[in-house]
Amino acid sequence: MPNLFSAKDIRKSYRVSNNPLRQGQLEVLHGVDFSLNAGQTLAVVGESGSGKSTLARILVGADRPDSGELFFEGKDILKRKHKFEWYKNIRMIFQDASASLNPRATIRQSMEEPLHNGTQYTASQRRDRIIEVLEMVGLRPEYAERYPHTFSGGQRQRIAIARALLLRPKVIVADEPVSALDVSVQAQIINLLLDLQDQLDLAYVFISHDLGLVQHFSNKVLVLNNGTQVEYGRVTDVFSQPKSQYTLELLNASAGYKKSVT
Ligand SMILES: Nc1ncnc2c1ncn2[C@@H]1O[C@H](COP(=O)(O)OP(=O)(O)OP(=O)(O)O)[C@@H](O)[C@H]1O
Repeated sequence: MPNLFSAKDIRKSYRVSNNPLRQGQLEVLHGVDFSLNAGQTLAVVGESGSGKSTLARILVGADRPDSGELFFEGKDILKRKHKFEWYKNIRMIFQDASASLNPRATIRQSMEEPLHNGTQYTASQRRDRIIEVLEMVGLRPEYAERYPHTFSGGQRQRIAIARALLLRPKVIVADEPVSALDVSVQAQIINLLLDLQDQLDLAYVFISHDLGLVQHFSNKVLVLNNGTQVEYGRVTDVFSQPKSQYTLELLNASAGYKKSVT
């Protein structure tokens, strides 16, 4: 059976200046490779500017790589004919939950859009699905009628997770999903993500600066240094015996992770 989700030699560069006399390319990803199975979590770590968010955007189709391949259930999803499957199955949550919620729309209105685009549901089926996902993340159905600003940061992240779940995706790409939250709320959201993973066999690509959290939350880890993949493997292996000096330095600089990994 093929892996659920995999990347082969993903490369990306950006044009660094709009001035035609000073044009140049900044290569942000120099060949990223990974594979992920259902129910697994791949963490992506690296210093600020190492290319983590660029990779996340590429994985959900918000940006295109210059070259490389992305496979979902064995299909090359960079091909146009698989666009819909990609949209349905690989969804994203952000550090700032408000980024995926329109401040002028009620939660229901924000949730209608992916259901319109991704399903043939009737109005009543859409209503039922919205209630279902709100309940899955521990929120009351009547919250659907409220606006994003009436919720706490933790509740807004729950809503963003609920919205990401609407189309029954198999992969969720989470870009620093708890780093903007208070520590106690972080733990609640992490536990929610773990429970959802158990219930739904979800795979996560989890971008984080927090190596303690990565150790707790992930099966595999991919380390990016200035866009170069310097390490990739099981978290237990990489954290106990890092191959690169860069990973060692990241680990030494991180207070949260436990050295006694076995
Ligand atoms: N649209 C863009 N145009 C030009 N350069 C970009 C663009 N998006 C990102 N970059 C550059 O690509 C590099 C990687 O950025 P990216 O946001 O992916 O890093 P990151 O690891 O997610 O950083 P952080 O942890 O701070 O979020 C940076 O040098 C950034 O300035």
